[in-house]
Amino acid sequence: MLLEVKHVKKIYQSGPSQTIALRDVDFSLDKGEYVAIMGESGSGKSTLLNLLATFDQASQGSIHLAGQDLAQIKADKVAQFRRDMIGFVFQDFNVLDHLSNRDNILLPLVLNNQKVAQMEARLNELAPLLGIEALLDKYPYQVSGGQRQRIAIARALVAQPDIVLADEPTGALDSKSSRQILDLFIRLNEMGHTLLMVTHSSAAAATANRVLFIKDGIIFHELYRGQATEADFQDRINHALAVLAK
Ligand SMILES: Nc1ncnc2c1ncn2[C@@H]1O[C@H](COP(=O)(O)OP(=O)(O)OP(=O)(O)O)[C@@H](O)[C@H]1O
Repeated sequence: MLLEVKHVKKIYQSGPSQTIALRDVDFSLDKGEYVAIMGESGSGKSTLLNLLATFDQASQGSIHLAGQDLAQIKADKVAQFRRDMIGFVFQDFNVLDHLSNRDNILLPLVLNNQKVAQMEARLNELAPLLGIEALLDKYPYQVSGGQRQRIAIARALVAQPDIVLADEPTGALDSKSSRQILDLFIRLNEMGHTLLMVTHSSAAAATANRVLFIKDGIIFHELYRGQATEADFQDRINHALAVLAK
């Protein structure tokens, strides 16, 4: 078991008012899975992702990643744990415009004090896989949104994390670029990467092997793709979303 989320509750307290963002979230993920999380706005998806990402702590319950209880990581070790274990892909790419695409990708390794030769070797593995060889010397503002997302995915993978967390990775892309990113996710998963993606898009979720549906802070439904085609799985997801909206 790579990720184990047990009875997680998250309460935001601001002054006298409380918001229960997560009531009782319980699920686990094995290494090599590709899972999508869907739910309406305000259902708690970002809150959950923030907890998994070690950006915030659960109010109750526990989260273990690769056997490590996230609540037990010392404050001065959290950033290093995050860099080692987790890759992030965001809707708005979060790349730094004043760094070249190459330097954006290598940033996590620079922070880890890796040797230049090792960094170049890693880049040479990733660039052809992501189709970004010709983009490395350019800057993020000189490439398209879809290309920028591929740079961000390279950065997420460069330190060989145990899990990649993606928050609406196709949310800012047109349909063609979205499809390319989703095909890339499928490929990365086939290569053994563990992916957890939050998305509003049933087309995106249908590329995963399992979909968790979150509503009012609990996971109330789960679909496995099994042997279904992507199109059939998307139909099942849309049906579940329609039921969820009632
Ligand atoms: N920092 C915060 N302080 C107080 N309440 C918060 C905070 N962040 C989120 N919430 C509340 O917690 C609940 C869950 O929010 P969350 O952002 O996790 O939902 P979401 O499913 O990610 O929504 P969206 O799809 O719109 O991003 C909402 O009621 C939200 O208003």
